[in-house]
Amino acid sequence: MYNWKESLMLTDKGYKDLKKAVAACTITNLSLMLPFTVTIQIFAELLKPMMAQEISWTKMWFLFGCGLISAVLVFLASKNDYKKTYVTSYLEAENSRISVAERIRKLPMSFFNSKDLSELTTNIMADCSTTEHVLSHIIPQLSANAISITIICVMMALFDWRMALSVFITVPVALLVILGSKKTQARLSEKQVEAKLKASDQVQEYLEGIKVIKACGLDGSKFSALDDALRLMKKMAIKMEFITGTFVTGAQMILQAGVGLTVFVGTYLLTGGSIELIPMLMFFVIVVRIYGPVLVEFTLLPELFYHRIATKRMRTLMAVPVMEGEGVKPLTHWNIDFENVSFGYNVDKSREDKVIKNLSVSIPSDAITALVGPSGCGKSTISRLIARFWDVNEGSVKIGGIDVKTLDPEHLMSYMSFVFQDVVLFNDTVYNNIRIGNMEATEEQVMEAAKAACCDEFISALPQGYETMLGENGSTLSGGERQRLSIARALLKNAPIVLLDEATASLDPENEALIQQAISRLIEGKTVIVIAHRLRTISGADKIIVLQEGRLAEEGTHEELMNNKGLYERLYRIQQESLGWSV
Ligand SMILES: Nc1ncnc2c1ncn2[C@@H]1O[C@H](COP(=O)(O)OP(=O)(O)OP(=O)(O)O)[C@@H](O)[C@H]1O
Repeated sequence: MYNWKESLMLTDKGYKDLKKAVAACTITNLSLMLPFTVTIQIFAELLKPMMAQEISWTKMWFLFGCGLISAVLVFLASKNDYKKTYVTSYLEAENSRISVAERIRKLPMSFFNSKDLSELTTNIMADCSTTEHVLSHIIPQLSANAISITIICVMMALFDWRMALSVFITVPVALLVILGSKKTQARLSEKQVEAKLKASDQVQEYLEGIKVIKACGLDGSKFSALDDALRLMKKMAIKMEFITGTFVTGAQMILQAGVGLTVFVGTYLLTGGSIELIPMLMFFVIVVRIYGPVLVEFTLLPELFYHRIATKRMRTLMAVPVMEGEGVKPLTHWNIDFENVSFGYNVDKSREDKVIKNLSVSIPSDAITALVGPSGCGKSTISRLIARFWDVNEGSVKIGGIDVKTLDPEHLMSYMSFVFQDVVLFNDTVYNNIRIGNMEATEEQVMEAAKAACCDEFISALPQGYETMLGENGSTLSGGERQRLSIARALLKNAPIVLLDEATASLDPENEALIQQAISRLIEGKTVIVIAHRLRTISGADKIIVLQEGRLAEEGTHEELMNNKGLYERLYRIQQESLGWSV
């Protein structure tokens, strides 16, 4: 039997709710037959004078009463059906959005390397919306229609099988046309989804690069990639509508031929004396009434085919293995050891693509260790491996003697604070942006962290102080202010390991002094790993690790490395010389 639960990626509750929704819709459909049956009875009563009989007004009043009761029943059934289908389907879609987002949070960074943001947004929003639509508007109605049509068909066949056959004979033929188009529609749906993704990708790139586009004098029409993507999306949408429309209209025409067939068979049987006028008229009315839901079925089926494409993508996403590890193993020592570590971002490729090559190095606890080396030598990669954003290909990274691969990434993260150059702020209040560092922190602790990170002054100058909304990614703040907010966040987290990446690279002297002050408070008594380009800023570090092309070039203190006269000394000398330059 077809597994709807698996196919629609439903939870147990969602599947139960879907079954209830189908039952509720079927009851509504069947209840809709009540007023219809009453109408036929009234119709038959009104036609009595034609057959030299008298209208029974007692019966007529009784029928009016039945009509009223059936209207109330239809209302109650529809209300129940509304609750069972719409409310529960929106709840289920919410659950599936949350579970997709949860899954994404736990995926390894290698997954994000091969996916772009718009595809993930589509996964979370559009694919879940499609599920929502299918659960609320398609499957319950489709199943209920199929059940009620079958029941009506059987009842009619018991009454007069010849007429029932003439009403329903066109249904399977028309259905075959729709099912025959399934492959074509699936192929087109896939292409349409691709075109939509490409277009949203391009729109995103266009918006993100709007400054460059303006600076280079490119307007929308000159930005040809966006133009092409939008044109392709339009073309695919028209093609999809046209092809779907052709099949659906074809099926509808075949179905409607059933009306003519029923009239022909009915008249033939009437003239032959094998059916009476009233039952024949009843079949004529039914044929018109019954084709409505069948036509709806034909338009809903292609949407169901499209949904299969959407869940296929979500299924692929949900099948990607998450990073696992123990969540309870407590870390008590903070020395970090790289043991014969080799790592490349593209796992399938050959050794030549390795970014870190057979690296063995120790980072002492409760000390400041600087990672230096030419651009692209792998400094940031090392910090990503410590935080287990990626897993090493060979060797191991150990913290306090425990391999990070055995630790649950979220548990590991609780021991680390990050201050990156590209600070990420959320479209929320200043207060909440700091509190992200520690959601359990009291108001007092948040304020204290802000003060220690030298944020207090600029926050009090904001229109609503701590309650000021920051706009998307804190666009209303300067680079230095954003950086200090991220330090406040890290201070609040108070994690034993601090990773600083280029924290003061692009700031003016005043901002840099404030940030240095904030950082010195942050790193007090912590195990600190600093990635710095300006060697002057890390000359006081307890240990300096010099990397070259993913290998350890040398290590030691500033003085030791200067005496070595190796790569560090050369880089330092070049930087000192460049300080003397002026524009
Ligand atoms: N997400 C990624 N996917 C693929 N390759 C990457 C990725 N991130 C970095 N790399 C590559 O890995 C190498 C090391 O990058 P990394 O950022 O670690 O260097 P870095 O020493 O920090 O450089 P910089 O000082 O310029 O920031 C580079 O060749 C870079 O192109």
